Amino acid sequence: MSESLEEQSLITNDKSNILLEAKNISHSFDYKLFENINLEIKSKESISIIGMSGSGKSTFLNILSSLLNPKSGEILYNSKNLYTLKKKDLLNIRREDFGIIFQAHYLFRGFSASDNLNIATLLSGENIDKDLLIKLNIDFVLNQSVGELSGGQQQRLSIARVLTKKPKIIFADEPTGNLDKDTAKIVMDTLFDYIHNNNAALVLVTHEEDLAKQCNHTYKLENLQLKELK
Ligand SMILES: Nc1ncnc2c1ncn2[C@@H]1O[C@H](COP(=O)(O)OP(=O)(O)OP(=O)(O)O)[C@@H](O)[C@H]1O
Repeated sequence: MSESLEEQSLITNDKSNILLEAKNISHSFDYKLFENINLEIKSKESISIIGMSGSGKSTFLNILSSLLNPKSGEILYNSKNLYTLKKKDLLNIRREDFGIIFQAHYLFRGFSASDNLNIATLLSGENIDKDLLIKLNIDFVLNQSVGELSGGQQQRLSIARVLTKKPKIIFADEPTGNLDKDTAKIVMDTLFDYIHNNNAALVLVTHEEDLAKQCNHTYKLENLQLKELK
């Protein structure tokens, strides 16, 4: 059944399911990276950010994911301004609601793969999802220590750990960077399935335009601005 124009506009303007909102974000290091950027991310939605090396994609992701206070502007999570929250409240959001998948995996290296996953289950109260590990093809490395795993296995273990935590938003910086094409597809399908099944959202930074275009919205960071590619 087709929706009337009025219904369509109500859906488009519906702000009730906005999880994260960037308002007038500007940042610079040695040079200006971006200026007055606005962005909304809704639950069940995936967005991707592409742009030239050095354009500031990772910096913007750090700002969105509570890790870097921007020079100006606000990041609202469930309408709360992240950077004016009490430190304890910010840490709770980061620990419980945000799933951060960065190139450095932040795994506990002296520990086994299963120890690393058990830490996430303590936070979520969930059990380790065996099917997820099988899907990511790391179910057989559980007893090995992190240092013995290949770069790609560590990457998938860190993704499994993040998903085990059951985050509301996943921030992923080049999550398939170390992986062959088939494994990269498995990882992306896993992330898309996760957000769909858990009413979560995904913010993806990538160099790969084909991958970026699999998201609901694709943005390019260029000339200090974030422009949606249609
Ligand atoms: N903590 C920092 N201190 C100073 N300069 C920084 C810092 N973090 C990033 N930069 C600089 O900001 C610029 C943008 O870096 P950023 O990593 O955000 O770009 P990017 O678009 O993600 O690049 P790439 O695609 O190569 O990963 C770079 O010139 C980088 O050197």
